[in-house]
Amino acid sequence: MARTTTIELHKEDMKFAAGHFTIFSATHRENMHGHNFAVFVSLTGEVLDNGMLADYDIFKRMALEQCRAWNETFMLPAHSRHLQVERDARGDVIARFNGEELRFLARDVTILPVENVSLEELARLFGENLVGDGSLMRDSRISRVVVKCSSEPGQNCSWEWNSHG
Ligand SMILES: Nc1nc2c(c(=O)[nH]1)N=C([C@H](O)[C@H](O)COP(=O)(O)OP(=O)(O)OP(=O)(O)O)CN2
Repeated sequence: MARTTTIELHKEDMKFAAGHFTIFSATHRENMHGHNFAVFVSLTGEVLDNGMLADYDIFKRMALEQCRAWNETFMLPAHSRHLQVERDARGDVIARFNGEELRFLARDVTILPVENVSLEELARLFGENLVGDGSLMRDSRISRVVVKCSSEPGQNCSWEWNSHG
């Protein structure tokens, strides 16, 4: 009977400071604001005869790289039904919401393939970017991945992947 274990990664530097606003309807959104988001990743899998799950260092580095990519930026959703996002000739971004026009310099904004910049969607996108097609996880005998994203201590959302789909 294979022995399983769960490794939990939530190092101090698994975080990113980012701006956003949550959109609640075609006419209601938050004002722009930011958070120091924190990320928690757990990996569940088979303990091998060397007493280890796979070397978690690769996954820690991937998570830290994703945090760095999302650090110090303003996040906009590419797939919101209520927000139109386009780039001008210089690559700067114009976002339109309920008659408002919001402008961002290209250097300050990250457009994410999400419906809303919510904890749910950030946890999902972070997890999907980490797991990819699942081949590295399966090769590492990792059967379950959980990613939690928090906007502040005590407020988070989680996403889960299982190797059996
Ligand atoms: N299902 C979701 N609901 C809400 C989300 C979300 O991501 N998913 N996000 C928000 C706000 O963006 C978020 O709550 C703002 O955080 P904060 O500045 O902490 O504002 P709060 O009012 O939540 O802070 P308190 O200090 O707890 O008053 C809203 N809903």
